[in-house]
Amino acid sequence: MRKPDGKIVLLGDMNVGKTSLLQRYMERRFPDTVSTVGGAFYLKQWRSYNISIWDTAGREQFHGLGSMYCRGAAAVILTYDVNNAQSLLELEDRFLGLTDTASADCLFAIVGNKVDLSEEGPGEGGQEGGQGPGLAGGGGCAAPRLPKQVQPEDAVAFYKKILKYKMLDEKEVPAAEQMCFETSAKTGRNVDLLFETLFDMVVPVILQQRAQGPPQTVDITSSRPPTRTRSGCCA
Ligand SMILES: Nc1nc2c(ncn2[C@@H]2O[C@H](COP(=O)(O)OP(=O)(O)OP(=O)(O)O)[C@@H](O)[C@H]2O)c(=O)[nH]1
Ligand SMILES: [Mg+2]
Repeated sequence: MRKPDGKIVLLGDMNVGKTSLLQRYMERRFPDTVSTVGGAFYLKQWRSYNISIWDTAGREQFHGLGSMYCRGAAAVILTYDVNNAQSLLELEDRFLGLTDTASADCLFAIVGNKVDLSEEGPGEGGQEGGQGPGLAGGGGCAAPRLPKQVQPEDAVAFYKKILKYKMLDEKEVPAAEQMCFETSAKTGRNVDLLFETLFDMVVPVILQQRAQGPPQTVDITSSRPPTRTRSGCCA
């Protein structure tokens, strides 16, 4: 098996739907899931590149593994549940710091999942901008609707906080509106759009990583003070 050319990592609190999103995209279905233990990855061939997509565990007890999975990542998908405001706050409090090990050019996507639960009208609908089979289990019955707790503007505000944290200039990175998605792993809404937008965006990051050569090792004998990188960690 060829070594992956680039890595994308899904991060977020338990139960937000990371595994379901990945299975919806890779296997075109919405199976029952069990809470992830550790992490797992899929390989996706995109154009002539091999991209690994890593699913991580949101459970607190596996938290320490997150930064290991993020090492060298070309993109990180920070996932929350639109019906659970706390899950967005957790991204800032618990997960953003894990991305310090990602590539200096790492891209960030903010994904609010489970929009089907708060959509108006009967059934899941959800084909707009999406492609999934939809309506699975919807059957025209009016499912109870949850009040949506997180609005797209909240995700955009979080994206801007990330840029600040990473000391990135808004003009040098993709616009917030391009990188914030609302998805449903259940209906498939925006799932292809999310992954395929990211694949296209990570190709230049992969080329950049190749041009820079293999990851640098730290020379601990060097007396030079560490320099601050764009990702906010020491090189
Ligand atoms: N209605 C609805 N339910 C979803 C959606 N995505 C996931 N779920 C459900 O939410 C629960 C958790 O989904 P997972 O994909 O296992 O969540 P996770 O983020 O991988 O959780 P951890 O592995 O514990 O970190 C499961 O019961 C899923 O069926 C969605 O888009 N809509
Ligand atoms: Mg999971």
